[in-house]
Amino acid sequence: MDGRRHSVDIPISRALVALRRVRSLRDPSTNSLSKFSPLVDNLNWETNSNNGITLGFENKYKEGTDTGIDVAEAIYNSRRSSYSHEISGYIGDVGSGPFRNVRIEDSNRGQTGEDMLRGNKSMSERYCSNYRDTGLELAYVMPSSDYQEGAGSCNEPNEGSTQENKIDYNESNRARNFRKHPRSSKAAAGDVLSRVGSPCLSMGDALLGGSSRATSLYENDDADILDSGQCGCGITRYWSRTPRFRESSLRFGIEERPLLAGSGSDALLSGKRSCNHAHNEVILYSESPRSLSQKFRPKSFDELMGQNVVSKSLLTAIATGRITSFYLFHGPRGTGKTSASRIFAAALNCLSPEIEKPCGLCQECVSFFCGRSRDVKEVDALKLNKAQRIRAIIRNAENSPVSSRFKVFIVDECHLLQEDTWASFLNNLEGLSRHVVFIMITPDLHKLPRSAVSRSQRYHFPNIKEVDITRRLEKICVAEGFDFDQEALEFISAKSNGSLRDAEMMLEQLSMIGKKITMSLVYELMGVVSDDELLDLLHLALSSDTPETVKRARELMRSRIDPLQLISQLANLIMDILAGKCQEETSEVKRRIFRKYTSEAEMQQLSHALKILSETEKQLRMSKNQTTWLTVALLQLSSVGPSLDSGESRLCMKAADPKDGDFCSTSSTSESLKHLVACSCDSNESTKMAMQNKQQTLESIWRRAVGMCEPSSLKNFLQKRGKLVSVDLKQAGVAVAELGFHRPKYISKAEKSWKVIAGALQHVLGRNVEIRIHLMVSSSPKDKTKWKRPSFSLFGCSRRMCYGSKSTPECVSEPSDNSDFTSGKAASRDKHIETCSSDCGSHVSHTCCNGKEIIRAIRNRDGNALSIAVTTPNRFTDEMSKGHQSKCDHLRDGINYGCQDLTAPDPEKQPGCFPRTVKLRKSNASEMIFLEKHAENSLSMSVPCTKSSDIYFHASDPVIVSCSRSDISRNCCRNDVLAS
Ligand SMILES: Nc1ncnc2c1ncn2[C@@H]1O[C@H](COP(=O)(O)OP(=O)(O)OP(=O)(O)O)[C@@H](O)[C@H]1O
Ligand SMILES: [Zn+2]
Repeated sequence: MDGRRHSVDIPISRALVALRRVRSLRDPSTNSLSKFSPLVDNLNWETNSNNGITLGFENKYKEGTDTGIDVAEAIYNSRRSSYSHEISGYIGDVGSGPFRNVRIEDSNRGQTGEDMLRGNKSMSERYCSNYRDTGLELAYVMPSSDYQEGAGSCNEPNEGSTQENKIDYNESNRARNFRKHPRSSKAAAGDVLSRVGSPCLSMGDALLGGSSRATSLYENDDADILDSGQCGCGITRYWSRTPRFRESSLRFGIEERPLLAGSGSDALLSGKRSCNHAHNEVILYSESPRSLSQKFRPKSFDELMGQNVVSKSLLTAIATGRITSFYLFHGPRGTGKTSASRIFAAALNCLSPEIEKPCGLCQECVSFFCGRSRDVKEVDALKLNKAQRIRAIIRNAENSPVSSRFKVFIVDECHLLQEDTWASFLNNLEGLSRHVVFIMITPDLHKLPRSAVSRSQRYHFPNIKEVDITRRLEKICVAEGFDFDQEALEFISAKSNGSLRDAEMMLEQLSMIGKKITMSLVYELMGVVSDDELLDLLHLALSSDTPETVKRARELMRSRIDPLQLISQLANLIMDILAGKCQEETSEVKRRIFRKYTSEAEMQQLSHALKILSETEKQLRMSKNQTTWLTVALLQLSSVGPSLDSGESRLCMKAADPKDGDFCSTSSTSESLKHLVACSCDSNESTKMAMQNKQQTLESIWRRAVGMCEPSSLKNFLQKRGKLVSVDLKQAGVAVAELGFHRPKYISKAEKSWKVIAGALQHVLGRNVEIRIHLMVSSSPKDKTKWKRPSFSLFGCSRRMCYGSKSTPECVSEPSDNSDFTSGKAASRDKHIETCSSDCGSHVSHTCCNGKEIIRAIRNRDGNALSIAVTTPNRFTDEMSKGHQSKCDHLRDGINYGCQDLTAPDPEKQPGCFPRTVKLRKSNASEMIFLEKHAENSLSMSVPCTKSSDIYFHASDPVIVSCSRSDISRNCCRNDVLAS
């Protein structure tokens, strides 16, 4: 022996060998095994986080026996008989208590067996005197309540709280730590960790009213290997957050002390009932609740707010004895599923003859709520995923309950169970004995296998009504002594989306900020705008009061309001108005709003505003300059009213001084915006001067954009043949630029280089750009000044480029194909398709409407027909946000959809008219593509929701089609660009 303390990790196998050796201990007097075998038979194996192993003795060795000595002797003797490990033990005061702990540690240092046998010394003496200095391996430790808590004083052994006898193989660190810092060595000692989520603790918490100490009898989570035969149902090893039973606490006759003197939240909230107040010595593990929601977790069905149907149904099941083996609780988060599962578990085993269960008074209830029930287990879904574990659980479920009627297994977040686990579980479900109940909990029912769902008793936990949440918050405020405004609580309820936990957490936060929970505090904390301010802003925005709108928006933004939050609030407000959702509890302010907007025209205006806001919201998520874009969106709200919703409503761009070229290449969004003022092009403003200005502005933009295009052949081509007809700012965050060319072949060329053009325009305008290319009619193509807006377009296409995407003018300076821009040679349709296939992935927009975007519009060979490729994958949003390519493979497959009907006259209309709606024939899909007639020679197209495949179709005959963005809803189609 080198005199040094030397502890090492002992692998489980070694520990088992050690156990065998303990088993082989012989009675020193008789040299027989019999004396120790019962003791060893009651060992519990426990591991802790440090991979130490604890051998815990079951509580069979009661008063009067001298087992502690025996154990110590045994160990001592065993050591003498060539035990390679050194033993250090904590042994309870054998004279005063029946329980003791024996710790065996791997150490090379000898002696101390004798010390261990000096069992009458108090733990404190041993602990403090021997261990501190000498690193004595063997000592008596009186496991007092303090020891259990790790907060103990050495000098006050508490015999009453001695829990169990233990032989613990631990690594040296923990052993040392324990000696030096008993408080911090809880884990090492296999003691209780935080159990705030457990039924026991939460119960204790609530009962203790937060100020007093709660009882927790749980051991640490990490225990993974336990002798399954030793702990009641024998499956403790599989639990996470499983109460590890400490037998001794039963000694205090807790059952005489009601934990729940009755049911009902009032009593609980008042925190009056606490068995532990009067019996502080029993409180082994003090722990204050960490949050209000822990503290006020419901303990009876009465307290479960807003889930009356579930409560009633479960209670009836218990009363009538119709208990099945598999329950599934599902519903949104924070609605009481976990709480209900625990209440149900307690109620199942409650001994009270009353219908209202759990009573909280009977032995079973007391045991459960103190966390000592060995028949109710919460299982970690993830841990259950190991095949042998679920099998072991099922196997062990067959053992009879230790003391209760039912063995209840609660599996929270059961959607995390893997298929195999489900399969094992379901396969064995039929064979489960009648005393076994599984309660699975999930917020995502759709993630579970159908077979599981269909075989369960399902209980849905809906969102909790605002009134119920408010009521609960009131009670908590009263119980906690918070001063509050009723209005503030109502607002919190409204904002918590039916989750009581969210509401409670919000309340808790607020209670920490101010003395009184008021509306202004709520606004401040949440970064939301009050109804009054919101109304004001909406009103200003809708009434075209630009300076005031900008001013107010800035004010709000300055006061910490999150632009996204503001948008969402505005959208909610508008939706409420549109839905006429004026409920009784609606505030007076809201009622005023509802009264204000009643006419059909106003409703239409609001729905347009809603649309703009929804698009802006998407835009904001990607923008760094949210404040600016929000302001722009607000300014647009007024411009889309029903009276303005026509071709005329398009906004034109006006430069402060177009000749200055203020559409400068700074490309900074905000910079450019300074020079852009959106104005309605109503007839009043269409003065000659205004038109001139507009024309000059557009030319200026075009000049600059073209100047940025590469190669020079393209530049020359665009300068000569192209023209910027208009820039439309109507869509939030996106400028729609119309380009005009006077010959189809020019369109074809320009279209091939759309990315370069769009990139350049984007750079100049400082915002996302969607380009639409049209055929122009002019009296003299060479004389650009005489170009005028065509009465119709023969061809149109639409592309969009995202600002800040990779396709900046620089990076797309090379055209995407090798076409010669001046040759005028039209590419074949196949070529177009090919081009499209390679193109479409890279230019897709992040800001498309409802995830739909037409990405390709190509003339066919003769220049008169269209080939339009549409990308409408359902996965659009996800893919686009990741910048992935959209699926274009189908295009290569040559899925063509003939469109013979396009020019066919509508039989129901006058001969010669285009049909109002044309179905495009498609090869495989059931979706229909609708073409709507806009004008004599113009059709717009809209694609209803399609499958996650690309659609490619072409018109076989000369046809005038404006292809534009499309939405799921045909009503949303925005194809007004070409409407003449
Ligand atoms: N119906 C309810 N009645 C009373 N309190 C509730 C209710 N629902 C939630 N709470 C409060 O929210 C806390 C969390 O509830 P619980 O864990 O039961 O919700 P859950 O539905 O299981 O949530 P999750 O799905 O996130 O686990 C509780 O401690 C309680 O304070
Ligand atoms: Zn009971």
